[in-house]
Amino acid sequence: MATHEQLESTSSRPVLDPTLTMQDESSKDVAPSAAFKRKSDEANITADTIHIGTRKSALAVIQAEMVLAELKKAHPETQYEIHAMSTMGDKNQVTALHEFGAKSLWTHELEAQLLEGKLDLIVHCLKDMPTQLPPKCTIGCIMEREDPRDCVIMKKGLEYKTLLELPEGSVVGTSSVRRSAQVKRKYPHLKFKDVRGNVGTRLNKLDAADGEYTCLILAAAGIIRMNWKDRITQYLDSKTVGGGLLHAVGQGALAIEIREGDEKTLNVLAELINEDSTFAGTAERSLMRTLEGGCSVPIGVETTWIEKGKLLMKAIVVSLDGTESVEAERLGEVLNVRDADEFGWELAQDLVKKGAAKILEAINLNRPVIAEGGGA
Ligand SMILES: NCc1[nH]cc(CCC(=O)O)c1CC(=O)O
Repeated sequence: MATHEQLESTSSRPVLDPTLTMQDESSKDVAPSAAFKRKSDEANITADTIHIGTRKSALAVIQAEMVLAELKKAHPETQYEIHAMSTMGDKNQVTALHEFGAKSLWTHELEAQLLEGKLDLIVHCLKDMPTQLPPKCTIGCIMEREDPRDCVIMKKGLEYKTLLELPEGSVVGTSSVRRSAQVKRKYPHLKFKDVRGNVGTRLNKLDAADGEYTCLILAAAGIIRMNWKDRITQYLDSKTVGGGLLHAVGQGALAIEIREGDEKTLNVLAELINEDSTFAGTAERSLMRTLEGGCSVPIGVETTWIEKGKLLMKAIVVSLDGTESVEAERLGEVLNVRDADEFGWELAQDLVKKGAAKILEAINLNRPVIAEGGGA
């Protein structure tokens, strides 16, 4: 159970039926005009203060500050204020994420303030956003993507760099079934152990003298934004030898959530929109939404722009123990958000035809499942 929508209804929704047409609501994930705003649309921006909401973790605050700096560059006449809030998820780090189930616990309080008008926008990692946003909320902007790959960080003092070098029984820290299930397939000699908390907390747990982890697998984007890039010892994408791990949907991209129909804020965001990231992010989210993956199913993706407007997307669905998997890829023209939505949906259908439904159904029957882990 991952999204608001899923919580309300959908256990019996026949989304895995390949004969179904694309769901209508999927096309409004990103505000329709968001990808097409141009500078000339800025005419009615006033000098009011823009209130920026974020979670309170160090990474979340850095990300909000990055957004503020970009906004200031685009609109120096406007005032900006960052409001950092502890969310339910932050306050309850002890309870396993899958006991809460809902990914929304990282965003719910912030969204309430957005809808009340106390905030004008919320800065998120796209990866942490449910594929169905609450009513009246929408994505106003997806920014240029940071490195979307997963990476390995070794415990301080160890001389290993890659997973292949690790001795039998070494312990990989990750709370993501997407990561553990994919890595298990390639490296059956490794052990996996949950690791919780913000990125900084996880690194401290890794380096602790009495620590139990040999290495961690994390998103490179968060590590780079925290200025810890020199701790990365291996990248785990499909193009790197020894990698072979497809990343999470939306990984590496920042997204800005706004109130639906808030043209003023949408205009302020115009310069921050990155078209390639928006289309790739939309396609990835459409795939995930079609498979009803939420954050609780091991779905990996990798999108590459072969040339402008030509997208290659690989995707994998893995069983929780890593023993079964279905892979598919698609190359096609993506020139707008609508194309992107359809592209993701089509690739999801390919996965279903190859047997992904069986893996997903087995996972759904055995809920609750461990979430990707919303604690950036
Ligand atoms: N799971 C939490 C989370 N959400 C976003 C990021 C990284 C930054 C990003 O993807 O933009 C992380 C940390 C991680 O997975 O290592």
